[in-house]
Amino acid sequence: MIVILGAGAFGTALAITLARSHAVTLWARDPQHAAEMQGTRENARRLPGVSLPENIRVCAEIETVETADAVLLAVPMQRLRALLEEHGARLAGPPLVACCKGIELTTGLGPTQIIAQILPQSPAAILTGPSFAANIAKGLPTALTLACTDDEIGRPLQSLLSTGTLRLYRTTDVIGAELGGALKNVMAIGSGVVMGAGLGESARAALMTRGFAEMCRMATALGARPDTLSGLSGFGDLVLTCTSDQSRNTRFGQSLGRNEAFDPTITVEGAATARAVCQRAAELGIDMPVSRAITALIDGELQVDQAMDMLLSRPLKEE
Ligand SMILES: NC(=O)C1=CN([C@@H]2O[C@H](COP(=O)(O)OP(=O)(O)OC[C@H]3O[C@@H](n4cnc5c(N)ncnc54)[C@H](OP(=O)(O)O)[C@@H]3O)[C@@H](O)[C@H]2O)C=CC1
Ligand SMILES: O=C(CO)COP(=O)(O)O
Repeated sequence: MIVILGAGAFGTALAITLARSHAVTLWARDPQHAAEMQGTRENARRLPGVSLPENIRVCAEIETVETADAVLLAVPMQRLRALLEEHGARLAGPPLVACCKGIELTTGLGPTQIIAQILPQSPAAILTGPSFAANIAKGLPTALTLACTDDEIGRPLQSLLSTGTLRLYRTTDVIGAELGGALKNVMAIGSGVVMGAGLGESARAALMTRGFAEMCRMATALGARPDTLSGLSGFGDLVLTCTSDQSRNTRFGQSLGRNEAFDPTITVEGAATARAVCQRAAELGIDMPVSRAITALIDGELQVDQAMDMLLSRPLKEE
């Protein structure tokens, strides 16, 4: 049995694909939302148009999860700590698999580090990589990375969470997998700004490439393996998120580039993570000019033309 905490787009999509071979419990924090989904067999609020198979049980109470094979944590990054602090006592036992992408703004920590702080006895892993919830829910082919420092735990989790259409690759490089997923969202906002402001596809390719260099610089400084950044959780997710209008980070960036408002209820992980990245980079003494420019745009400290001037007037150097 698999328990999924968080009935957003991603939690629901994972529930749908995993329900092909497992009993799944999907937990929503709002009892009315849970009752709606249980009754209509659809998550009309977060993932409309896809039916929930009968073997997904939707609930608003976290009962004991001792018998679960794994608990998936599918809430936005900045909400993970609150979720674990509120419900941690009921989660002890099975492996906890973070399904969120980002860096916590208040601490600079990634999802598995937060799990380790709050529930140090629970094995922790992260599921990340290029995937849109709607694609997974429709059963379209998708490949993700399952990262767990303890391969004895990672191996069975890889089998447990792979389905006929969802293929998981495994790594022990949790830092690399987490940082790839976190940092690519910052670059996706930048890519959206470039396209929204009409700067062209060549500029987007430049931003993605120089952004990828920054991703690698920060991640390797923090102990990641370079090949992890070149894989699904880094390069793969960067490409998907920066080039698709399905991405909420990209759409947020497009609005920024056009000077338009963006619906604040939509999850945009890259916004808080951009600030966290700049703080962390400053502490570590790492040069991250693309991330700095994107953060200044998000915070309204720079306009697009000023950000471009800042990036283009930097001293010329070797690639
Ligand atoms: N959507 C996608 O395509 C993908 C998303 N991800 C990652 O998955 C994570 C979740 O995103 P996604 O599902 O899309 O987000 P959504 O905005 O669709 O949903 C977020 C969910 O989290 C719930 N939630 C928010 N705060 C809390 C809290 N404190 N306690 C419990 N539940 C809470 C929300 O509940 P409520 O509805 O009541 O507000 C909602 O169900 C993100 O880190 C994202 O980067 C990864 C890959 C693909
Ligand atoms: O993480 C994702 C794709 O891999 C989803 O991207 P958005 O959060 O930008 O929609």
